[in-house]
Amino acid sequence: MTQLPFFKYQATGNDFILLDNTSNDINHSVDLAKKLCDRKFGIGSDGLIVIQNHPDYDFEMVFYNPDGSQSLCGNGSRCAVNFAKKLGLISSSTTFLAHDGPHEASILEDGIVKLKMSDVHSVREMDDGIFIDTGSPHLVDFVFNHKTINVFKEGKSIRNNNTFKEKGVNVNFVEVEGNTIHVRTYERGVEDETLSCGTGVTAAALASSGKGLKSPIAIKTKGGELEVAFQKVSETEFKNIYLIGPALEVFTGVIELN
Ligand SMILES: N[C@@H](CCC[C@H](N)C(=O)O)C(=O)O
Repeated sequence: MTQLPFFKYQATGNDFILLDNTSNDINHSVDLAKKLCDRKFGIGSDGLIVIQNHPDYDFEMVFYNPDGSQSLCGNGSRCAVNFAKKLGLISSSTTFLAHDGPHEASILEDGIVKLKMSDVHSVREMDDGIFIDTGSPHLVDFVFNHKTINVFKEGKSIRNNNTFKEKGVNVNFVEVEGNTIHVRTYERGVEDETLSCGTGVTAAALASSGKGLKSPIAIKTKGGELEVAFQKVSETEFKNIYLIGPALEVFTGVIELN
């Protein structure tokens, strides 16, 4: 039996298991992610994040979905930044490596993390909505009824249709209210609705600029409030994109592995 210490974080209700692998002694894998993220037989979370040293950056964040697939996680990145501070790897600002490349971030007051996202160079109108890759692939579907929509059923059906079947897609249902948007997301890799998705609300905010909303855009999710700020270069190009919101430690523990 091996004893594995873990840390549980949440960022607007998107919850993650964080592991400190700076000593390089954790053999992380698809199987470990599946085991730990399982809500019945494991710790339970929307993803596993492993923090490790990197020669060129303050740290590297390796993210796994509960099914073991990998991508960028916006909310998870904000948790990783606060965790890196706890581990003494950074003070209040950092550049770290994630799945889609390097990211800058800073910790504001009360644990709020401001994360710089990669520039976006393409926005595609598709049959089911607007497609934007914000480090993870997202479809944005504008609706008039975010409260009553069946996110699991509708999201799963779009995620599994022929266009997206191979790689999958995250599906965001977005309702505009002034300069605020309400966002509910079906997440690929979790294969369910999560309380919030960072790359999803970012895609939703950028798509909303096409409806006249101005940066910064306030976001309401089931798990809490976020803000997305950006510079719009053209209808399909955005830079200086920031995702801002809370990321908090919830509990720590030790799990035994065979
Ligand atoms: N919850 C995340 C997104 C995680 C990745 C996504 N499920 C995918 O595989 O595309 C976020 O906060 O961005």
